[in-house]
Amino acid sequence: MLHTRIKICGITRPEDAVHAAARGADALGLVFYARSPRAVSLEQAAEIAASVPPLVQLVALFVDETPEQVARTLARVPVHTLQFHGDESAAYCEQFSRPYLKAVRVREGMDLAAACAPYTSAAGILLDSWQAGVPGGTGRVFDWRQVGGGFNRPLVLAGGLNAGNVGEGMALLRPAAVDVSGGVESEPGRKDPGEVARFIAAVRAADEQLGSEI
Ligand SMILES: O=C(O)c1ccccc1NCC(=O)[C@H](O)[C@H](O)COP(=O)(O)O
Repeated sequence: MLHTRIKICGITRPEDAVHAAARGADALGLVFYARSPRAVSLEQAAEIAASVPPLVQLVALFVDETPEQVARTLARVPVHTLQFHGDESAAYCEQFSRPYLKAVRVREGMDLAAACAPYTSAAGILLDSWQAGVPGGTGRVFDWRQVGGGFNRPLVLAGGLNAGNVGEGMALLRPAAVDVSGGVESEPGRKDPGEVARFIAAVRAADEQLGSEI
């Protein structure tokens, strides 16, 4: 059967991390971008990390951060994967010697292949929605049809996902992973246990359905 990986992003509280992991999330995202309502301090991140069971990946998100600050974060928080949401070059992303996801925000009419081409070293490309001045966590769905059939990179689908639409996105794009933040929240940064459970159940149901179609 398929096993689409699930990342619950924008975790700000240990209890939300523990619940998401218990429900089967494969990865948890911590936002180190001060302008986000989901931003966490190093102290908060270390406390959340200490609450996470083994083998659940921690993902640290940055937006055009200084390498020094990224290094300070990695020295304090046991992060497995990095996620870059700004204009970071491939060389910038590679310097930390960790698996990384490069976020590409999909805009109408863009050359998606060209936008993704430099990041051949990325563990995956996270396709997200574009909104002026908002590097991520928009709560908006982009036009999935813009991702042509020739998209041949490990895909993390993000942007406005929720329990009601994630199955459709999986059927259309067959991503390696799905990523959600706003769609499982009661308010920015506060995950709703019921929504998290419903989202994970919807992904697993889609895995079952799509797996049977192979
Ligand atoms: O979540 C944020 O507030 C955020 C802020 C700045 C950069 C990235 C951010 N989130 C990155 C993610 O991976 C989100 O899960 C992704 O953008 C999807 O968010 P949503 O549309 O709310 O599900």
